[in-house]
Amino acid sequence: MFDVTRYAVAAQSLIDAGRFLYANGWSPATSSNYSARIDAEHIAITVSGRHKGQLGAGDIMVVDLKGRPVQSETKSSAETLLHTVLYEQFPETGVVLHTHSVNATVLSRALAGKGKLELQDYELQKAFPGMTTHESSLVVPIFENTQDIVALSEETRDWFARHPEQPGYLIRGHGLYTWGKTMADCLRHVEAFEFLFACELEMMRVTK
Ligand SMILES: CSC[C@@H](O)[C@@H](O)C(=O)COP(=O)(O)O
Ligand SMILES: [Zn+2]
Repeated sequence: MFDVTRYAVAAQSLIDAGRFLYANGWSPATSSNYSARIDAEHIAITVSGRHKGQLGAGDIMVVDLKGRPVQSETKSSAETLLHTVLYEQFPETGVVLHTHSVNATVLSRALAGKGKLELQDYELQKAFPGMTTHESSLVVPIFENTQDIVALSEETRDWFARHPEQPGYLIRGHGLYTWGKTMADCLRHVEAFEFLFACELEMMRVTK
């Protein structure tokens, strides 16, 4: 079982994150899903289909690291397995945020035929762990979108087993997944990615 106080703290952090992410236009129209670790075997995660700018206590539930509901009749996010894979793969991960911004959606489509976005020469790359200079290269994989979340979760598991240092990925025409030790870390990653996506799109516009 899980500790109820730890659950309440995790749930409130997801509710607050939803308000912030929705207000920035990064989680429109019930899109997105968020989770926070409760302990080694449990995470708090958003219930499927809920409006992320208006989350309340009843919109957060608990699943184990296999994605199975714990003490809940509601259905967890349709993309629950994309979260649990990350908690299993990276034991230090405390929070996973998935967003659906315009820039993440457009950029992932604009890079047609490329399975990755390469970021270099941006000072803001240093918002990510292990990035100490703009000269480093940050490779963000772009997975093809699919409704087969089991298959996509396996694909991401394989990729991150081979590339453990990466802080996020894109799904084409869909959105961003990023994670961090704490909610503050993970929100910083969302903001940094959004800034970098906007820069990349603007670079494409002015240099074409
Ligand atoms: C509103 S369409 C977006 C969904 O298909 C999905 O990609 C998403 O992010 C939210 O799904 P959810 O099941 O609410 O977690
Ligand atoms: Zn989504």
